[in-house]
Amino acid sequence: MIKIVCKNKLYFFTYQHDKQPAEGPATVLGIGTAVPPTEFPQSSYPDLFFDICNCNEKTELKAKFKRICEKSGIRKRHLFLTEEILKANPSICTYMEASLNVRHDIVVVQVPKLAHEAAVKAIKEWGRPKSEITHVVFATTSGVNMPGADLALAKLLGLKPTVKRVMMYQTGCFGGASVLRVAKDLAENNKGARVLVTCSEVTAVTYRAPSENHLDGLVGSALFGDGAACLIVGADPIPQLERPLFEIQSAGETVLPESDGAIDGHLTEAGLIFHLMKDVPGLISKNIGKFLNEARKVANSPSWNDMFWAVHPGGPAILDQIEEKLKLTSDKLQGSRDILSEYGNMSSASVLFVLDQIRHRSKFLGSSTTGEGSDYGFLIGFGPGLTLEVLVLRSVPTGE
Ligand SMILES: CC(=O)CC(=O)SCCNC(=O)CCNC(=O)[C@H](O)C(C)(C)COP(=O)(O)OP(=O)(O)OC[C@H]1O[C@@H](n2cnc3c(N)ncnc32)[C@H](O)[C@@H]1OP(=O)(O)O
Repeated sequence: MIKIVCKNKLYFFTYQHDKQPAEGPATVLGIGTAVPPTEFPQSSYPDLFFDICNCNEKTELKAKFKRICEKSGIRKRHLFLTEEILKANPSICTYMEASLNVRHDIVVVQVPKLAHEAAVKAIKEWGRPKSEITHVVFATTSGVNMPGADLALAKLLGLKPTVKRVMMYQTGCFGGASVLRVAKDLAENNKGARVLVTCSEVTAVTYRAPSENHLDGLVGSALFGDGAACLIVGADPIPQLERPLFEIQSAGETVLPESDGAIDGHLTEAGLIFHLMKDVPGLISKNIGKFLNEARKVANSPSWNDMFWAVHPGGPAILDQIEEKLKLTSDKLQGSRDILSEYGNMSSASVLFVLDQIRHRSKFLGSSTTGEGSDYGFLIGFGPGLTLEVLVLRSVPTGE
């Protein structure tokens, strides 16, 4: 019983103390992903985008956008904003027009809805009743609301009202790693906890008509896509009933030096305005090695190429420069390139899609572990700050 004195009144309530810590590390027990049904091939996207935004007279800008799309490493993306929806909401397609209400009406519904689709798949793979979910950790940069997307998801799934929720808004792309860091702490400090980890992004809040005044916005328009990923995380898996896919060995975060303003976003009446400096790939590749060097010590410092790599596919130049800087063999970032190619940059959800892809690739390749044959690997998110968030993961044997 806890006794609180507040404004000279006495309030009593019972408080259930958290249980003992778990014995082992947090593990990933299921993964599910979802994207909106409408596909947008990258090759025809420039025509569609400039058409719908009534910008066809901007021929130079369109040619530049085509060049960016061609170099994006993306084959297709999935977007909720179809031609029909955009035509019905022209303020979204008009550069800097007040449109936050319209955008929010979309994302407040669609973000938890997409998350729900992914969560159902993750729970199915986990194989346990959803009543065993004790916590929800949810990240999105697609809108804000009260109560949040975490509660909307809990209600769609029919989770217990006592489920403990953490909602992380506006983390940007590094949210995909942050949710796992928080889930690890929850799972390891609360014996028996089963955490539903979710990232869901719908680009209706960042969609921006082309403008010569916002060239980094043009890069975003070529790269960003919609998607949701959910994981079930828990420690001490129940033998025969739960099958771990990865162990989460450690989690850390840092802000890169001299990176102020490299990636930032401002929520305005015209939606969320992103800024991307051209030097983002350079800043990441220049600084990443030092931090990863420290992180890999928990795994007795294997060589870079003896590890598996789930890197947020922010753009092809970032992947190319990390690969070059750390002298990674070309297969190491294949999972990231596959996800970039098939879905674009889905912000926080991307790196979780990459982890899913790595375990599928491992099966496809007949690898001995879920980490493409490696025992240890990194999951790397980055975003506004410029913040770098890194997890060291341990794979499990596949039985191959
Ligand atoms: C949301 C989050 O929190 C986290 C995130 O993921 S944020 C997104 C992070 N991603 C990035 O920053 C993108 C990284 N960049 C890339 O991957 C590549 O540079 C790219 C796909 C954009 C272009 O490919 P490339 O091989 O570098 O081609 P390059 O010829 O240099 O650039 C193509 C055009 O884009 C322009 N461009 C590239 N980056 C730009 C930027 N940040 N701002 C404005 N213009 C840019 C170039 O000036 C060039 O224009 P011209 O063709 O007119 O000369």
